[in-house]
Amino acid sequence: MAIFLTCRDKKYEFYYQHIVANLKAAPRHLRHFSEDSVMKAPDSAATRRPRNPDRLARDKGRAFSHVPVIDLAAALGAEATAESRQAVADEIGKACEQVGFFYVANHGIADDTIAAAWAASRRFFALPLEHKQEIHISKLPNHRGYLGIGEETLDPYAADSKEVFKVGLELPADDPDFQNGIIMYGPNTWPRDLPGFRQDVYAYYQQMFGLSRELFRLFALAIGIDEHFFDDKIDKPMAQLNLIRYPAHEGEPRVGIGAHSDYECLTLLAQDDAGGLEARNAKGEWIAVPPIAGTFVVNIGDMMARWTNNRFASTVHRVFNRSQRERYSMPFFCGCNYHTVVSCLPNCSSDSEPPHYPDTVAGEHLVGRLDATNAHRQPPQGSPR
Ligand SMILES: O=C(O)CCC(=O)C(=O)O
Ligand SMILES: [Fe+2]
Repeated sequence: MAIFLTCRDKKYEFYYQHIVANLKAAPRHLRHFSEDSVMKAPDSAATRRPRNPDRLARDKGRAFSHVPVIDLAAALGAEATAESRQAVADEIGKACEQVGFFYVANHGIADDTIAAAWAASRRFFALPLEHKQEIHISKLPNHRGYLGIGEETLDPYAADSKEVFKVGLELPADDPDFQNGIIMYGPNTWPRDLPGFRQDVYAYYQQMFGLSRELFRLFALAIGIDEHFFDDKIDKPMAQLNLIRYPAHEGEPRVGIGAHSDYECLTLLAQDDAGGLEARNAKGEWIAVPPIAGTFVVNIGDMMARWTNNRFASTVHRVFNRSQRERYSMPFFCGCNYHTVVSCLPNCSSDSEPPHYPDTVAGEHLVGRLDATNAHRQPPQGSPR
């Protein structure tokens, strides 16, 4: 722990102190909300602007009315050629520019791997609360583990009604970045007494990362830069898999996850058949992103919007669980390496569209966003912020 704290960034001094305080007195600091204590939020609450500095010019002109399905067979299959890959990349580019969301079909991830991850998620959330709290996120220095209902608030006007288990890139405790206090790296924490859970969940994580790497290559082709431009910028990715459970609510639907855009480069989402995911278009309309069997939903995150100077859209979305039963989902958020400097890419600026964002160290930006939205990373009441 001492080594972990030696080289910390001054900017986050306060948070490190807070994390240390949490580690010393974790049970006292845990905030738990029962499934019914989460406030019912009127629909309008989830349509107000989220507190996100990345919003800038992002919503301009994207009046989409549906989310396209893109078949990856011609890009990833055995028959793929340079021409067929470029054609798929162009379709992806169009979806990223006009919607910021698309589905991928024929993605090559085995059904068994996906089914095993779903089963693992259900087994985990069925554990008693005390058991899940043993691996609460506040007990680790590096943003992994369990987060209870109401502890993450993506829209400041309505607490999320969901519980989450977070898994990151598995790195040893002597990883130099982890030793230097970079919270996106280091070892994961795993629940006890769930045989096979770790293997099934991490196998899924690795498959999601493999598919993300392919998507980054297609993004590069779509942008018109070297296909391998991103390869060495995602070889130690700030990538997290969230297993999420949204409880069932009778009567009026509640905000499952408030209106937000994702922070990383891309998100690869598996959702069960309950529905409730919605993406907001430029007119402010919420467009359903319903489950489609055999596909994943892909959406662009803020970091890619920055990289492409908003050419790719990081579209605001939310979940309202209207199904009256519980809902499960598994988003995989793929960011680039912590130390990557994200700077406006070629073909993404012009005289009329000069770079909107200063060059940014990807990890500093991402950690800043996590600090703003996670209860366990908030300063205690009355502290300077
Ligand atoms: O559960 C879902 O369908 C979406 C989750 C999501 O948007 C997120 O975790 O950022
Ligand atoms: Fe999201």
